[in-house]
Amino acid sequence: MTGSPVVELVGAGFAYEGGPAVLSGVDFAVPEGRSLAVLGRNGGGKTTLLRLLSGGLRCASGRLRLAGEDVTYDRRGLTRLRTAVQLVVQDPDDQLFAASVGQDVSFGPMNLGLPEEEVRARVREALEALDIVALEDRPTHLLSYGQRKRAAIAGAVAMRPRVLILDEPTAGLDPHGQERLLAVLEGLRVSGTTVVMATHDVDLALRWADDAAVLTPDGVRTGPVEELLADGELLDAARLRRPWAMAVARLLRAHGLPDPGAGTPPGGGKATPWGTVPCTPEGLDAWGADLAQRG
Ligand SMILES: Nc1ncnc2c1ncn2[C@@H]1O[C@H](COP(=O)(O)OP(=O)(O)OP(=O)(O)O)[C@@H](O)[C@H]1O
Repeated sequence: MTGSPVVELVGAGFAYEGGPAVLSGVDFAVPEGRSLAVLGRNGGGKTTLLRLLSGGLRCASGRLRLAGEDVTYDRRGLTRLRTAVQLVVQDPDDQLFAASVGQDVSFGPMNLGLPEEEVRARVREALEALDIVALEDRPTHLLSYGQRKRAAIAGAVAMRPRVLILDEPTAGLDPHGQERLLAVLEGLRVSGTTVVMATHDVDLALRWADDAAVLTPDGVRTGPVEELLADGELLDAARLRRPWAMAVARLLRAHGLPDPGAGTPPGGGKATPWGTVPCTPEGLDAWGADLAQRG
């Protein structure tokens, strides 16, 4: 992986009270400016890892580092961490608590003691980024699930974090909602935010991420997403299936069938051991059409 680490765990271990170790001896770095997908089985420790990175949980052993400095868990250290790293939890109802969307999104910046004008500017910017300006005065409990998800993300974006961490942000969204969210995340990345996402969706990870972190009972392996998702043993250990574009490409090659159209598929592709595979719905459609035409 390239880019210097913004936030990293060094030899980190953690167990919930009275329980077995969930993570032990984990070295895990989030490189600046990259998009990183965290993948693993149910109960594999993804949420725990994200909470350790954002300071919601404290390492039982090892260290958390921000921009090369150890994080101290006193008020000053945690404020420094939360200004740089924001976690959006899986269920928006665990995150939203204010009466209206605007109030909720303004909570973080207000808590930083920023001037009112600055708070207003940040709220506006976050609502625009998530395309929910029209919902500013709406009571949060009257929003749809997808709208609540976006309101929760806006609250984190308003903190202008260097690293935005999202725990299964696409879960429960319809395909259109997923596409909109991916577009939002791409916009944030282009504007310089490092984005980390826990997901079970290997196809989404292949398409969206630069890098992947795969959790197995043996530890966490990180690397370029197309490299890790091509490693069958690793996927089995993490109880993940193969991304289907890669599985089809591998089958075609195994049967001596021609690779689908050469070059980069529409909407972008990823170079894998089985050629450049499409990642977007348009790319997959074009790939299928090409194969059908060639019989
Ligand atoms: N608050 C808690 N108290 C005790 N044990 C917990 C708690 N939260 C999680 N665990 C346990 O820690 C382990 C890791 O859970 P975690 O939620 O981090 O996994 P996950 O990979 O995010 O799972 P999923 O994909 O199902 O969301 C599991 O065995 C789980 O039962």
